[in-house]
Amino acid sequence: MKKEKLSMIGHIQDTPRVLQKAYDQRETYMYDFCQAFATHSFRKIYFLGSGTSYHVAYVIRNIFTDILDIEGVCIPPTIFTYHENINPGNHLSKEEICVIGFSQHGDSISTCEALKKAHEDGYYTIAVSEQLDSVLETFGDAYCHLVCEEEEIGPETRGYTETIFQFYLLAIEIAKEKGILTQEAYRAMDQEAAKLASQLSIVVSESIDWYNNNRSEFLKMSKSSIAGYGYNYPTALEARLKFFETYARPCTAYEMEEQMHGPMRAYDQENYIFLIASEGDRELDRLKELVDYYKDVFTKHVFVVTCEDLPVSPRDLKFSVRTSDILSPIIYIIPFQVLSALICEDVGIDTKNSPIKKRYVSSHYPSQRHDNLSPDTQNT
Ligand SMILES: N[C@@H]1[C@@H](O)[C@H](O)[C@@H](COP(=O)(O)O)O[C@@H]1O
Repeated sequence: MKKEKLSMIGHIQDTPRVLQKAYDQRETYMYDFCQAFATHSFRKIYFLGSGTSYHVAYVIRNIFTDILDIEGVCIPPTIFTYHENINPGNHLSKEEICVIGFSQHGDSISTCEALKKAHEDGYYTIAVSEQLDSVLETFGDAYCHLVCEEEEIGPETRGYTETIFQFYLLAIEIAKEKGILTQEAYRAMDQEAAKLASQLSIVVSESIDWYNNNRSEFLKMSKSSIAGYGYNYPTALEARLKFFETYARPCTAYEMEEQMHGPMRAYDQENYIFLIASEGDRELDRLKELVDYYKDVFTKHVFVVTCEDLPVSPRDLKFSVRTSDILSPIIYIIPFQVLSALICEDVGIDTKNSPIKKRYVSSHYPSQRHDNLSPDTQNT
């Protein structure tokens, strides 16, 4: 008998376990990646991935740029392959440029083609995947294994969160080795990660409570938008992807200020607006102003998600725990993953199975797992 797949909410509830595992078992994945940085003086790093892995790459680009003081670039892999001027003016040597490809399954065509090109052009490449012996791995000068464990269903959640956590640990380790972080600063950042891993289950259960408290209102939602800023702009992008990938109702994502530039004609009382109120001086003040404005002019359905000290309404989610701004994407994605999972359960959308029947054109190389092996599937 076929084993029952873990549900989407099951993966989200299982995330704290794999974070703890990433923290406890770092020696299983750290060595090769840290060696690559110990033996090279990278000055520019490309972070590439598609779908959820694009947003993973975006968050990790921000973490590496801040902690390691390097130039970081995150663009879609296919732009990298066909359009990017990787080294304008040849100011850097090839050894100073590193290209990292993230793909949980290791077989997204876009990411594999980009890493292949980087490899053939002589840049240093690192492949990152959960699946071992993947196509992606063949194009990496180095390899880093993700310890998120294989996700059993299409919409990726546990792997998104774990990858960000794992690469934060890698960034602080490299920064310590290179003398960018003092021992003391390293210990503080490491402790922040340990605290987050131990408290993430609180974030999951508070997100579930938030969903249940607003359930009847959420069930009337036909269109929505999600906005964030700073470290949580990619969180808004990933939240949109997850929500659209599952619930399938129109959803947009914006950098918070960008949301004031264009979509207003499309907004009315039917719109649900989600705002991620993460750490930020002027941005947080601006958010408070926008919440009042949106409620006054467009819709009562405004939901704020925050760890910050700001006045909240019954529609909002205020976490009882918090973390550093740099680690906060790990917290702020959870309510949107939970919303996607539970609203689908409530309206009868099966997130365990893909609605796509014809797979003769696919974003992944053919495999049993992606069910895109045979051209016959075009007739099913
Ligand atoms: N629908 C899925 C996405 O959820 C996933 O993020 C993407 C990348 O997958 P991978 O991380 O394996 O490269 O593939 C598909 O498009």
